[in-house]
Amino acid sequence: MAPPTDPTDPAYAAGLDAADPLGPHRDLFVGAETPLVYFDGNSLGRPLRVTGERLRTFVEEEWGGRLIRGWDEAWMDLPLVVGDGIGAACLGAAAGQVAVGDSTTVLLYKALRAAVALRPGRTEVVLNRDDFPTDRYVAASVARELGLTLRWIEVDPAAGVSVDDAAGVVGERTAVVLLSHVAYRSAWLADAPAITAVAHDAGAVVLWDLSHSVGSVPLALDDWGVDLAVGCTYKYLDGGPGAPAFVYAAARHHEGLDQPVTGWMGHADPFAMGPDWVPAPGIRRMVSGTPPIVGMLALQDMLRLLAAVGMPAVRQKSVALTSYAVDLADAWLAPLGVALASPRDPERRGGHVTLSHPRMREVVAALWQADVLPDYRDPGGLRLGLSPLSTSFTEVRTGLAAVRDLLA
Ligand SMILES: Cc1ncc(COP(=O)(O)O)c(C=O)c1O
Ligand SMILES: Nc1c(O)cccc1C(=O)C[C@H](N)C(=O)O
Repeated sequence: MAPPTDPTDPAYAAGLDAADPLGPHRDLFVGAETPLVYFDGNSLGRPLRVTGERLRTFVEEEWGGRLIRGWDEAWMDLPLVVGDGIGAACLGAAAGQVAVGDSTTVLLYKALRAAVALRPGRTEVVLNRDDFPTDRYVAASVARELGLTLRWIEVDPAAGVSVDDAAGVVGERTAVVLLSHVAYRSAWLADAPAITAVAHDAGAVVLWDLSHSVGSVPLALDDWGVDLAVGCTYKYLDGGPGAPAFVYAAARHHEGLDQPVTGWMGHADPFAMGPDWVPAPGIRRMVSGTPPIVGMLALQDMLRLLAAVGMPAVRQKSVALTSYAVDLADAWLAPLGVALASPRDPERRGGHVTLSHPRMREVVAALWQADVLPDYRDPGGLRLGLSPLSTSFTEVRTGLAAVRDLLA
């Protein structure tokens, strides 16, 4: 029998699942066996089953058994060890350039201050009016503190910052270009290497927010010449609610890296308890206080899985999932007045898809009642976050059929 060609046919989704080399990984995640449809992996990823055992062993053996000795034996180095793991598995970053700790918001503040300090005398920070609120709010307070001007790039909310948009505002006064690699609303995938080059040509540095790309889109920060970057670990890295963020700073900047939260854990010799702050060598100076060890446990399981699968395969699955969601939206939802608020070109699209309709707020509320969990983002956007290793094509079809039924 010929394989089904209609994307709305359940057999079509089943065929995609059967042919998917990453399909079996879904069973590694807690909850994969339930009928719940999860479209929020770009906000809070599912836990891996092995993480339960890791947490139990940690309490009984490491925390309970080693007690304070744990700091010397392993925990002091964990922000950099896990940072190297993120760098190798996901960022294209050589060792010694990534540290884990704090929230994304706090690391963004520290990284932005450090970035501005790399360009003394320059007075502007360039950013996107439509970027995630925390980025805009932090930039506004850094601007207030340092007397800088924010230079906004205005974009179509269904798209994002193009290379030309960036080139149009970056200039000789620009200290830092702060942008999201994948836009939280539209999923627009910025051309990071080209925009980084635009910033560098103008003598500025770049600070990328990788929250929606890390673990979903392959990154090559070293090759792209990126200066600084931050990102979340509770989305596609499945680190769990409130898992700490990471910061990347290129080794060439370490010597003069001047971040403002100069805590004892970023000191060259924390237990000397000396009178003044002396920065630790390398990326360690970005650490401020006691590292959140428990918060880094789940993340390590996902990093191991991502390293084994490889980011190119993850991206391939991600593109297949988002493309399938777009096909179903075209077939079922466009006739009901739903518009695609994400790029149609998969080359310019990250790991989620946003579909807009004036009634989406109530539709999303009803979906949650039915155990279909996307999220809602103004204006009128239903956001499908399709975590590549834990989402199936059948799940995408089931969820979008529910959207169709609610709108019809
Ligand atoms: C682009 C982006 N930056 C930052 C954050 C979050 O920062 P925090 O972890 O500090 O809440 C998010 C999501 O919450 C985000 O989507
Ligand atoms: N960090 C979140 C939280 O603490 C509660 C609810 C949602 C979130 C999110 O991650 C939101 C997400 N960054 C977004 O892109 O909308």
